Amino acid sequence: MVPALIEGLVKQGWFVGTDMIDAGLCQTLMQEIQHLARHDILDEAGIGRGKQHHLRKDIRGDAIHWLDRESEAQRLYLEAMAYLQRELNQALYLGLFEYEAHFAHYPPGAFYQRHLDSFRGRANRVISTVGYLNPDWPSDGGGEMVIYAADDPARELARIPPSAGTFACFLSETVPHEVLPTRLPRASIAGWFRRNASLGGLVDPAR
Ligand SMILES: O=C(O)CCC(=O)C(=O)O
Ligand SMILES: [Fe+2]
Repeated sequence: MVPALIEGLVKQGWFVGTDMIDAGLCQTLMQEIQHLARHDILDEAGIGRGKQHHLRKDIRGDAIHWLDRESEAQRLYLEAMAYLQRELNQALYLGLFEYEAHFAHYPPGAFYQRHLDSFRGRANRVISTVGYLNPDWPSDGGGEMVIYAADDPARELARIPPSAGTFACFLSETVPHEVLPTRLPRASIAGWFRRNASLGGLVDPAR
């Protein structure tokens, strides 16, 4: 699994695999996000970080909750990501030092317009990850993540249904991607491996 992931990142800047996350773990994480959604504990997602953070439902329509190791399932997911971080650092000398991740819940009709997860020069988010939690996602469910070519953001390279167990990762600074409008409630965990980025005394705010 990990060698294929590393090869995908090196050769094309992205990787997608199905059955990458344990089915029982997916189920437990799905129950957690459903609980958060039902009890209105999720936060509306915005764009920008720090003081520039603001809501833009015309750009993204998900609601989020940052993982904080409050459950065994979250700890297991974060441990798997810590393992991946070590493997990536060993193979690619990326100097990744931190991982941040949030549950994301897209209600029917929600989408996330084409974007990059990190801006060049800010050197904050290096590799993006998305783990999908939705069992039995139907072919007409919508909500696919579309990956576009780095050198031609109009050229579609992959369309990924958000099916439980599927795991995607890509270079945060260069790979444009989008979440198409979903027809059904859609659950995922979006996360980012970060480099230590305090540039010219400017502290890079997490999140
Ligand atoms: O959920 C997905 O498929 C991708 C989400 C995304 O692009 C993001 O949260 O930055
Ligand atoms: Fe993204």
